[in-house]
Amino acid sequence: MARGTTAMEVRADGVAVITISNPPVNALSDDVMASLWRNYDEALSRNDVKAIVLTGAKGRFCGGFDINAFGNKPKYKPGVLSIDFLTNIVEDACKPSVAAIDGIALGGGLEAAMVCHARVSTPSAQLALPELQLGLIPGMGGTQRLPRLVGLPKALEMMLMSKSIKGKDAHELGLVDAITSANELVSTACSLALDIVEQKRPWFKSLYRTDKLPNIGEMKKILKNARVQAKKQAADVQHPIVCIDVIEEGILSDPRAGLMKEVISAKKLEYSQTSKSLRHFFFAQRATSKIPKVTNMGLIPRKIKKAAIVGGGLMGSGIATLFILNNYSIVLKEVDEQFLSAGINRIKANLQSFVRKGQLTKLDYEKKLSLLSGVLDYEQFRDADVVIEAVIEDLSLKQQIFSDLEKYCRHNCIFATNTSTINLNLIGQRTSCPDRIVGAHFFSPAHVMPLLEIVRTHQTSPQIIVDLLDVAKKIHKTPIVAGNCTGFAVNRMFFPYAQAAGFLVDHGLDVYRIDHVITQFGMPMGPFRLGDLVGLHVASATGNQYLQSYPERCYNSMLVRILLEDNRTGESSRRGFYVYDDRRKATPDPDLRKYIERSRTMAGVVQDSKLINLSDNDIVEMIFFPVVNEACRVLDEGIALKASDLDVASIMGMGFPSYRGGVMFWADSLSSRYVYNRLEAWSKDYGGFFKPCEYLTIRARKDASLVLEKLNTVPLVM
Ligand SMILES: C[C@H](O)CC(=O)SCCNC(=O)CCNC(=O)[C@H](O)C(C)(C)COP(=O)(O)OP(=O)(O)OC[C@H]1O[C@@H](n2cnc3c(N)ncnc32)[C@H](O)[C@@H]1OP(=O)(O)O
Repeated sequence: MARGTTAMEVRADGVAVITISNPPVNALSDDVMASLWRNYDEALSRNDVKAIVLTGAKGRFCGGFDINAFGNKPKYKPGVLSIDFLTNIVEDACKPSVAAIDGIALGGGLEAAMVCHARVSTPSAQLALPELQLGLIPGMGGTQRLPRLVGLPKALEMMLMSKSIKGKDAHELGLVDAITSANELVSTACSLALDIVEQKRPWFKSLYRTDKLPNIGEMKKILKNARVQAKKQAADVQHPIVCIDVIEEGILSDPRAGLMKEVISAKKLEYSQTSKSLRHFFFAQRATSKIPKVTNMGLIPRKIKKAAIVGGGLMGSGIATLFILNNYSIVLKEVDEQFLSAGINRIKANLQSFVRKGQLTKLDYEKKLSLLSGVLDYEQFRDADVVIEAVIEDLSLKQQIFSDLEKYCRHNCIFATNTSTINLNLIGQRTSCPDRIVGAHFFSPAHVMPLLEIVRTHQTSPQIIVDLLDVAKKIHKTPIVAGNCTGFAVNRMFFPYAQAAGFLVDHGLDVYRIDHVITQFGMPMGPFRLGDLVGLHVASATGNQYLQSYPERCYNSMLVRILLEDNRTGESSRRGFYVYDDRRKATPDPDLRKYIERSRTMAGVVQDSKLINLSDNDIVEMIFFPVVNEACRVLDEGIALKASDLDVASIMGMGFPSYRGGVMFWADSLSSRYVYNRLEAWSKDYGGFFKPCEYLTIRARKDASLVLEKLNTVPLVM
């Protein structure tokens, strides 16, 4: 079956309107490109056609090249689409083309639009070259035409940061020639095209414009700076540098040489591990909200208008901020005036940070704040659609809260808890509505972190999951649906990460070297710096939960406890693994040595020369393979539905580098057998913490993939 097509209609005024149609985003598949080429051949040869307008069906111009097609055997040889068709036939044609853009013009979509001789857009259309997010570079002339249309600095910003701009801003920048409403889009584009034919408007070919390009000296300076920034952002990836090199080629030599270099480089990058990983992440993110026996049951999400939050601490106020930012009415409950005003002040401070960054106006701030009411009882909970409990991790307190909620709230109100560890069956034990109890595990700070872990028990109703998935979309969070156990999916992966780091320090490795190596691997910070940030009290409390639930596979370093005894609680007290100045800058502390020595003595380990001499790569593997091992258990137990959910969870919840595709995808790229062999060897030397689990063992024996989707539908572990 053909993947999409284009349709051509020749109007009475002599404009051929070609419409791309490939739902849902009008992606440029091979079939679409072949059809477009046929339409162009016809339009250019017909005497009754004076000009061409290119547009997209159903209010979406084009979401770019079909991402499914990357890595497959290509229908067209490199350069055929970009040079032979788009440049030699469309751009160099004797009839002008105008792009009529509504909705989205992304990647190849924007590149096709830039080949046209003018562009008309709606003010809200979204224009971008986001290829770098997929480990690619623009491959249909974007690296050459965008700098010529918007100038080099803006083009670099848009490409290197995959930043999109709105139609109205594109107009100011000169990327778009006219702005109009969706209703008048095609007619305006047709008039503009005829104006070009009649020489009332200039006939621009983007590829040969030079008016916005800097001189060579300035260009070199700008590109040098861009290279430094790109290396700083991710030292391990190549494609941003390749993108800059390709842009430079076009400006230094000539744009056709640039086009050729772009085609060759883009093709190479398509097969890189980085691009495979990022493309996997793209689809994995979209797959998290497809839940068998839930989202395929025809259930319609209910309208959630009012949310009530119990607890205005760090999490509760972050969640309230998030909902307010997304225009939900919020009731925040605290136990007394003092706690309530502290919670409200936190929300105000959160909102003010958006004002400071220019993301909210003062008026917006006031409007958002008016959505919040602070209360000391449950009266205003009566018409809430969802309640999110965000109090301290105290089971009897939570049980009391849910029992009270049942008395006050509507019979169909969703009862969500933000617990990161406690079994939901226990939390809901004193209610008679286990079907309405669900976990909504946000990550701190809730208004910033992109993930929402939705936890269900075997009794949680599918309707509640559908409702929460819809809320997640509206508050711009990527959801993953997990089963009920200590730590759920994300924290289950976090614990071995922290414990492996503690193990290595007890066995002689340096805290700061480990943090450095892990940061070089691509994590935003190392495990010890993260411990300081989260707070060592929290790290210790959650670590204990894990110890109680999974004692057979824990490494219990005393180091955090020893630091806490000396009131080194982390960043908040300015002393933890690091010491901190007024601006929260972390500096290694030579004094740490004495705490480490105590921890080593208590662990009773003699320093192991094999471990002290570990390479950076060994450190990475000794820290992350236990994470992979636990992720395999989480999958095998049905806590996660699919391996790709764990990839998304590790990237968005832990900060695992997206260009490695997530923990499972990364492990798979090394092979299950390799991961197993290393863990098995370490478990012989150092015990059960490293012991490969059954799932990994079986996959390794068969040399099978870890990420080959194993879809667990039932049962979830309760
Ligand atoms: C040669 C060129 O230089 C190379 C390129 O063009 S590379 C491609 C560049 N384009 C992109 O990166 C755009 C990627 N897409 C997006 O950012 C977003 O999907 C979007 C803004 C277009 C739409 O977002 P939204 O409305 O939230 O819907 P979203 O769920 O993301 O996508 C809808 C469906 O379209 C699919 N899709 C989106 N863009 C696609 C693309 N370019 N190719 C193939 N499928 C695509 C998604 O996988 C999803 O499929 P599903 O329903 O089966 O899960």
